[in-house]
Amino acid sequence: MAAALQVLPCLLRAPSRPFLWGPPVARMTSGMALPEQARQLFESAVGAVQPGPMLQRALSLDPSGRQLKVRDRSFQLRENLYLVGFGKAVLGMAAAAEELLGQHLVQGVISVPKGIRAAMELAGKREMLLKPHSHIQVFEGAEDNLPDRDALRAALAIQQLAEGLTADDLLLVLISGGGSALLPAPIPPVTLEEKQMLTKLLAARGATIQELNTIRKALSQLKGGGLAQAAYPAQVVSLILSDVIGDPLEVIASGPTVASTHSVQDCLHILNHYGLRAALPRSVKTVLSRADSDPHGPHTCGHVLNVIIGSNSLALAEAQRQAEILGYHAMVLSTAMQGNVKSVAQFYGLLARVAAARLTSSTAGHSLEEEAKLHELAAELQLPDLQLDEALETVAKAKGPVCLLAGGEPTVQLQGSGKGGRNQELALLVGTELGRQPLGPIDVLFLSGGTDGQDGPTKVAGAWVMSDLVSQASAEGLDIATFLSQNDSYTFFCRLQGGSHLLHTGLTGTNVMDVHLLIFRPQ
Ligand SMILES: Nc1ncnc2c1ncn2[C@@H]1O[C@H](COP(=O)(O)OP(=O)(O)OP(=O)(O)O)[C@@H](O)[C@H]1O
Ligand SMILES: O=C(O)[C@H](O)CO
Repeated sequence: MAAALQVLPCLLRAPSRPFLWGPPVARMTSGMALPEQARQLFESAVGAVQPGPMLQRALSLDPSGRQLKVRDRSFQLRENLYLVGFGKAVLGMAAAAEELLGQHLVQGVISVPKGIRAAMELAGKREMLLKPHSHIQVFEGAEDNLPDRDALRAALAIQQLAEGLTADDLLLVLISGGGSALLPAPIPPVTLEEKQMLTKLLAARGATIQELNTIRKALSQLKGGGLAQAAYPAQVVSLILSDVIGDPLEVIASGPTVASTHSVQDCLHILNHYGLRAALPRSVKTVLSRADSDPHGPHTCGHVLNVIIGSNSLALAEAQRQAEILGYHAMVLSTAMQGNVKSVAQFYGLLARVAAARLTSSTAGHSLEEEAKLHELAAELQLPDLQLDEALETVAKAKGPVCLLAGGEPTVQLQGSGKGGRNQELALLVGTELGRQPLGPIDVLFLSGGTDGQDGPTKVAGAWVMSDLVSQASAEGLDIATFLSQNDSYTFFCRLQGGSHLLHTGLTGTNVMDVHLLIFRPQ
């Protein structure tokens, strides 16, 4: 990915004025432009959650080569090991598993995003590719993260493999985010198209991933414990790379090896809330009306070991470490950023104003009311692990460059028919907030990027902005409000300064939600 993350020469700025700074600045990479550093930090976050190393930490063979060790559990190997997988990070996970398991692996099937093998080859990431005569069959599908015919074929092959297993067999299940779209197996009479449409409508109306996956589970043969049930009586070990806040097993990729605890009432409540109940296809109503009498009940998952092997916090920890090496006072604000992008952007905008004032020890552009409003907004967003007071304290004490990091997945309520993603829309909204009032003698940058490298149905991971965004846009005749009203953030950033604010990573082969960086560097 390093090669793909380029910095355009036009972005290079004059080095920051050293006399304002204490010791950390002496360590700062001299002359490195702020956007370049931000990209580097994003790249380090993504680099820390590459699937291979995470899988290798969770899985090993004992010295005799006869036992598979998963954390503190052991499983007998005797030509009985099978593998299935689905998700954006699963190709690399499968490659690492194949390397480790060698001839023990009898057969495997994985469902991975369209184009992922070509992207990995292009990026020279050979460690993410399977061997030439692999026992693992690969299906590529779910372009733009929507379930399609190719993903359906993959799901059927996975189901077939699982259903053919016996009590002597061991099934290794590799799961990562994006797994829901890559494992569609609608319960008849629901069709793939109906499921696709419902998922799209829910997402467009701002449904959370918990809500979305509650519905997906109710309509799927393999989600919500269905895959575990299909594999029974084989033993099942699931290795899961989390892309959901709090790492809830039943939500990640819609919990195919976790018993579903949701009832049909939960589904109806969600469908009501988003105004979709009245227009439900007859097939969906039929399946929902049967749902409670046929749950993939808790008793069906006793043969399963579910293990989380990595998450967003690993990515943030590495970016924090790198920021410190670059000379920043760095801290993780939250690993659970969620809520509507508009509120999240308002939060970051206010935080930037309050922090900038504390950093420059000025009161310009910042009032006690703003600080109170910031706390109010934080409370409204209900971020369980938010370190707001600690962050403000860090900023007040820093007297130098500060990098605040966060992870999570805000939601967008689509109104227009433009092209964009939640990261680009968030960056655009934060850029607007940063332009509301002068922030004093300080450079402020906000970056938002999806660690999978694909923000919504676009080919970029996200975007970065600074406090001069609004003036830059108007100098180029771009009306931000118009782009926002159309959810057209991608088009906006393509046009702004020749697209130089976009994060081009290509598919990264991993997926642990989004990374946000809010960076302050006094001039
Ligand atoms: N034009 C747009 N502007 C802003 N956001 C959009 C736009 N089009 C789609 N989105 C948002 O993109 C989201 C889907 O993004 P993406 O495909 O990156 O999914 P994801 O959540 O990262 O996937 P997964 O979690 O399954 O890996 C949806 O929630 C949708 O609201
Ligand atoms: O696939 C999914 O359901 C989402 O990425 C959450 O894991």
